[in-house]
Amino acid sequence: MDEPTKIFGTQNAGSRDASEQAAIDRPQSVNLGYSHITEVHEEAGPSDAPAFRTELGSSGIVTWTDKTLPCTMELSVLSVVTFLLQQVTVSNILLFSAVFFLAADYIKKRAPKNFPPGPFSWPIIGCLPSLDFAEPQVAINKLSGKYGDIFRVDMGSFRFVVLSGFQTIKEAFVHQGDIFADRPHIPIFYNVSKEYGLVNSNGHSWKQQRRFALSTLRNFGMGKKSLEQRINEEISCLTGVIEEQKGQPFDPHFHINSSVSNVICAISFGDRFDYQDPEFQNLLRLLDETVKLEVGVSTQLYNSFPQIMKFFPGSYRKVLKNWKIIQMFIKKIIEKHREHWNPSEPRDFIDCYIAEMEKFKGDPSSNFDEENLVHCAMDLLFAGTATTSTTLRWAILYMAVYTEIQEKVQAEIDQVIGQSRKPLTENRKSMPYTNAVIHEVQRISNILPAGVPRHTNRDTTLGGFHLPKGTTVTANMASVMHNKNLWKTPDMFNPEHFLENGGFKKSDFFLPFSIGNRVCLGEQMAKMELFLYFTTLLQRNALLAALKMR
Ligand code: HEM
Repeated sequence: MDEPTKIFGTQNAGSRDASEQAAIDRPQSVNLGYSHITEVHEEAGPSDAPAFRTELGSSGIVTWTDKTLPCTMELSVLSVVTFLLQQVTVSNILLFSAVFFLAADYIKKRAPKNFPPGPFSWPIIGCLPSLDFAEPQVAINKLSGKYGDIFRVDMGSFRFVVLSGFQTIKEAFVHQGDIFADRPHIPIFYNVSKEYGLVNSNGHSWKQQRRFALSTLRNFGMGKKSLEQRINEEISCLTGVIEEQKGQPFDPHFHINSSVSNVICAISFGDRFDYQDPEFQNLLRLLDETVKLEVGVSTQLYNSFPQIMKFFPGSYRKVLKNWKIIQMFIKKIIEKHREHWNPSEPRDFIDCYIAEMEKFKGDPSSNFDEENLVHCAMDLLFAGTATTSTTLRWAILYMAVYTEIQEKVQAEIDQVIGQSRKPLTENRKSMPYTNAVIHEVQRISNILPAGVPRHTNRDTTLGGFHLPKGTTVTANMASVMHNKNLWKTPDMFNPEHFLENGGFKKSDFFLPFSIGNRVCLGEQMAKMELFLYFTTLLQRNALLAALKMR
């Protein structure tokens, strides 16, 4: 026999007895292309079926290859390993690595059965070529039009499912709220916070931190008169700075940021900062820069390929560096608190947290520790600054553009509050038009269009699709807040969306703070701030002149 056409399988030669072994004649060696296989003979196998007897070099290993059996590991692994060792060249290593990575990527990305559909996913890069980073919202809406209310997107190694439409988002975040309650480990955020704090924590730790933060913020006035007073003091500082501009045009961005940030700083750190304080200004600048860079291409690439990107430069590194500086700033404040801590006179959130740490010292079920304190304070500062101040800047812009709406707000302010006193939260009930305008600003500006991502903590079914445990999910809020079936003029600024018969009309489809058990923790505080800042800014004619709105 010259060259066997195929080797089908092997059996161990050990099953032959001595007489059978002796009877085997030794025909010539066969070249299979594997130089290490020195001898291959066709003869009767251990079960008398036609078989090949194979000797692997001088290793003494003999295998029987039955023509009808599938290959066993013994022959194939040894053959392949020996073959590879003999073929080691740079090009082969590269080829092997490429095949290995493609195969690993394919296996990792294989969608489970009945997983939501999505755009074509290329090996390694996923759907990146079909995503429009310049206009992500437009891209998401297009994909939703094509694939429906539940579809998946692969960004490199990072896969997420996008939920659109009120019913789908409500089903996930409210009816299945416990299953969709966790946060995913998005590389950039995980690198900074792990699972510490309020925004990125999960499970028992998140419940403990959230419950404590809510009750402490309430004790310090959230939703009460005392917070209103604090906000009004801060607004006075802002209006003072604006008046100093003496009607000249100026950029209100950092003044508004400083003022809004001081409200949460006063509650968390017990003190406000002077607008000229260089450390405070640097902190705000870092927060601002971080928000911008976090949605940039470099950070998105880092989120998609963290293991590769960590070897490359890019602005994602600035994000990580900025967070380290912000963390140091907060750690310094906590150290100072410890020096003057008096358990009988808690001054702020940090003092209360230290008291909680002391109370639960040694309790293994407690998550009140130093690391969580730093991240809770950081989350409050970040979430309580960027969101409210961005919304206020949108409000000023809309008032500058829609002067007839601005005039109607001012007429209502004149009628309900007048010019001689400060606005109060309770005035909101009697100011339906102003309230509608603020809601409309939030609806149309939709400052967190994808909310904050969630993560399934169990296998579940949504809209007929299977979402296994560990699926990252984001809500397409524009699909609700800009939906043409839910709003009369979805893409136009129109306060009438929130008005009916001259009164304020609530809408279930107004979701800037999201819904479900992870809904914004500072919603009440944000609503109070928005109303007080907005009405004060529009009440003061001098300010309006300075803001060039009239
Ligand atoms: C206009 C202002 C604000 C908007 C539009 C806003 C919006 C949001 C949204 C959409 C979420 C994600 C909820 C989810 O995962 O479903 C969130 C979470 C959060 N917000 Fe706000 N927010 C605002 C103001 C504030 C303020 C003033 C604070 C500070 C007290 C705050 C603290 C938080 C915290 C701590 C979380 C994380 C909650 C958790 O994961 O359990 N927010 N916010």
